[in-house]
Amino acid sequence: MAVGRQPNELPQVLVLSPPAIFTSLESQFSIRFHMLKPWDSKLPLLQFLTSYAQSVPAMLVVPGDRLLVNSAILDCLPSLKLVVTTSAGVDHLDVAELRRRGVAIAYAGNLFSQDVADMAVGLLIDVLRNVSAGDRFVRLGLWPTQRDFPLALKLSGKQIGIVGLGKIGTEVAKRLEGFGCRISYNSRTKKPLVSYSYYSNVHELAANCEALIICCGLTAETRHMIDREVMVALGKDGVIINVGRGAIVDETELIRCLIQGEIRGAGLDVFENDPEIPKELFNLDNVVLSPHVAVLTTESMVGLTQLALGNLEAFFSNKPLVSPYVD
Ligand SMILES: O=CC(=O)O
Repeated sequence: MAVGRQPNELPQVLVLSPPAIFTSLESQFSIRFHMLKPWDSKLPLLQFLTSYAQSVPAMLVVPGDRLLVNSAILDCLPSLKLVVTTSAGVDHLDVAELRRRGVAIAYAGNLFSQDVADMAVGLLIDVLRNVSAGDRFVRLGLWPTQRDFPLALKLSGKQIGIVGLGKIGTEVAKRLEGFGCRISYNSRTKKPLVSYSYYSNVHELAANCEALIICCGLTAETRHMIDREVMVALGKDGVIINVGRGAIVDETELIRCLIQGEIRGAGLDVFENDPEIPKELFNLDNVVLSPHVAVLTTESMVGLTQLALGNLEAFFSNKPLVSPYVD
């Protein structure tokens, strides 16, 4: 606890988070801030905020369980000046509304880029080389009697399309260059200093590559951007890896294309309604499923705690935020 200060004298920070997720971070925050935790009260969220959070200047958001910071919540927080989210994606925040109200935003910035890129490459190798499918085959005791385990596809030399060449996409590209892959990308704008082939249209990108790796954020423009046409353009041997957000891909069409063999496979860390997953996916051997954990490593969690604390401390000392979110 800050020297000589009682919990009620510490700067107030409201936490919006599923309780279980925040618990692992709690001790580090509670010694510096008076954390207001709505789940400790029996009141419904909005009533809790109206009753106890009128003068709260800062909010920590640990996303999960489809939490949305929208006008209804913000209307209950007239003194709010800062939102610190522990994520790199900000699709759970109404960014335009926060800007309109003059509330600053801090986020995870570049902190997770390497971990997410590692995971994207891991999923790609898994799908192409049947790693998880092979594991199931061995564990189920099928190896001695069934010798027709399907042939894999090679990664080295593949033409890879990266959707969103931001911090994560760039890390993915760097790793895949090491495998001798040829990289092309789609982004809102062409990157002047990048030599990879640029496609302004994701459909054309898909038509010219063998695997698509989705690394962009979810916005109104990117929702369902990977639609049936894009999947068909990718082709029967094509693979989709998604480490961005589930809703960037039209999940119903993805499942249809996977079942009908219109694409070869998918590696998915994110889903349209995580943590709910369409049950059709469970029966597909050409899909690798991961529970939205690409950012979660022991190392990244240490960094994340420091970053979130650093942003809150900077705010309460009138210093510039460590990792402000810039659109
Ligand atoms: O998905 C995780 C994040 O956006 O940090």
